[in-house]
Amino acid sequence: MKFETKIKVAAGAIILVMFTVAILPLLVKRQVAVAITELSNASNIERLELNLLDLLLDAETAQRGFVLTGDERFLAPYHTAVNRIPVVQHALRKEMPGPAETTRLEAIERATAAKMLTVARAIELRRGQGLAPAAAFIAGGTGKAQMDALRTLIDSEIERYAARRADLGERLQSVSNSAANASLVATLTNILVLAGVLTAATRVLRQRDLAEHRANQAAQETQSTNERISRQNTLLFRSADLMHSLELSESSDEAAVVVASYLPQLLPGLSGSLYLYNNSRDLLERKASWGGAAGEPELIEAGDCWALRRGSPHLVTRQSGGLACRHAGAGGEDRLCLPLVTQGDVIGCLSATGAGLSEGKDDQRAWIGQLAEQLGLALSNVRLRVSLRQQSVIDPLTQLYNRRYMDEVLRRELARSDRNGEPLSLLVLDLDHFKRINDSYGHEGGDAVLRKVAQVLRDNVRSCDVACRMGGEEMVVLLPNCGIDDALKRADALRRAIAAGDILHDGRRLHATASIGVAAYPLHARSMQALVHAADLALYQAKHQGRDRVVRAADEADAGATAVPHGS
Ligand SMILES: Nc1nc2c(ncn2[C@@H]2O[C@H](COP(=O)(O)OP(=O)(O)OP(=O)(O)O)[C@@H](O)[C@H]2O)c(=O)[nH]1
Repeated sequence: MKFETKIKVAAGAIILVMFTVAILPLLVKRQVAVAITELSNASNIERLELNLLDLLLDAETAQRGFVLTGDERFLAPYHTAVNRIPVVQHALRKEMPGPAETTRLEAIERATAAKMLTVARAIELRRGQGLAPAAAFIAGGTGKAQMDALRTLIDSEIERYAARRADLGERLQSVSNSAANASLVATLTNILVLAGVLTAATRVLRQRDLAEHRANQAAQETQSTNERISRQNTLLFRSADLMHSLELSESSDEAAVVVASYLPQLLPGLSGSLYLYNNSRDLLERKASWGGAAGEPELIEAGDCWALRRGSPHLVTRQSGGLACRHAGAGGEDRLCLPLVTQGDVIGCLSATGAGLSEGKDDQRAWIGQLAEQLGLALSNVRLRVSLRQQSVIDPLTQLYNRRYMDEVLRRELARSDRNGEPLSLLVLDLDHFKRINDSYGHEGGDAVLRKVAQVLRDNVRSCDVACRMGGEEMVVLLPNCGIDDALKRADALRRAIAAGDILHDGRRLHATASIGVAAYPLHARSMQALVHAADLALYQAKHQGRDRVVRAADEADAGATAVPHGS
């Protein structure tokens, strides 16, 4: 049976019992009222019958006194009895509860009438005939016999009514006891039913509380799981975004900037650094740091980090201890170092610190491990791409950029110049009589000269300048944000540095000079091709004028070029 049904049944039982208890006093009251009426009736009858007996006795006494004395005054009680007896009898008739009692009363009435006739006869005899006949009549015993019979009748009636009263008293007592017992049983039943209902209700409420508590717990767990999944999804989206940005990175340095900007969001609450091997692979350079780890060492050796030594993640916590890496500060904070490995090759290390690494944070540590794995792969791809690109744009002999790269950069820089309104200059440089060098010292000698001149160019240009080998012994230097005057000065400085340089080859000292044509944008040309052409023309002029010199391109209005005097 369901709990609700049980409660309804119990409530019905309680209502029934309480209804019984409520109407019980009414039933008892009715029974008591009946009993009391009967009691009062019996008492009245008893009293009236005693009254009747008294009246008869008074009448008899009055008769005797009159007979003995002849004094009428003795007859006063007799007259009273004559008057009162009908009244009492009438009252008795009214009190008779049933036909049996009425029949018995009629017997008493007949006996009373007979007795009163006897008394009246004796009085009459005394009045008419004197004492002797009256005394003889009395002595005849009729009156006495009648009186005895009446007494017996009335006594037996009184006894019967006394018994009836006793009976009614017992009945009253019994009704009262039954009522008390019924009330007690009803109350106890109510108490038991209520106790049962309360126990069941308490149990059900406890079960409901427990079920509610479990439901709340389950809801909380679901909510925290949802939040965790949502956080993980956010992290996964961000990490995918990071990987995409890394795919678009054009250099390791740019990749490092990208990593540094993403890691605070990907590893919230932690700080740390990203170390990558330098080109010579003897040191690791700090390429990025986040979350206040800017004070960490710029350079570390592989031996400074246990993760790099072992080739696997290394965790040190305050709780469980562990070997601290040498590159870690003296703060003694929790630290996790992870080697960045790709295809078995260690390319660097990710070192993170913070409370999020302590015991019980397995998820966090697993996430960092996953991130380090992806970072290793992505950074290795960046390096690979950079290297491939380098190979495609670098001239293998001189390590200068090639013509392809120059075209690309020149287009970009001209656009920037247009945007910024800054001038841009181009130097076209050609070694003088290079054929002779080849002829005199062999092709290797010529190559050594080319390498040396390339080195001079690299050493003497700004980091924003771009030096390229256009082919053969012709080289170009692009000077962004540089006007014609500065360009001419720097061209001449280059020329002098080339001329001053000694080139040792095969134990012999080689010497080379260069001619340089200089043009500026937008002063000498309004397009890329026109600018190169203007610088080429200036170079041609330099060759024509005797070589080892710098010639400025002619302004657009002029057709020729202007030689720059030596030493200018
Ligand atoms: N060693 C070497 N020589 C090269 C290379 N590329 C081109 N050359 C040579 O460079 C020489 C260029 O000679 P030319 O174009 O006649 O000019 P030049 O001798 O420098 O004379 P001017 O330019 O007029 O001063 C040729 O002999 C080419 O074979 C190279 O990669 N290495």
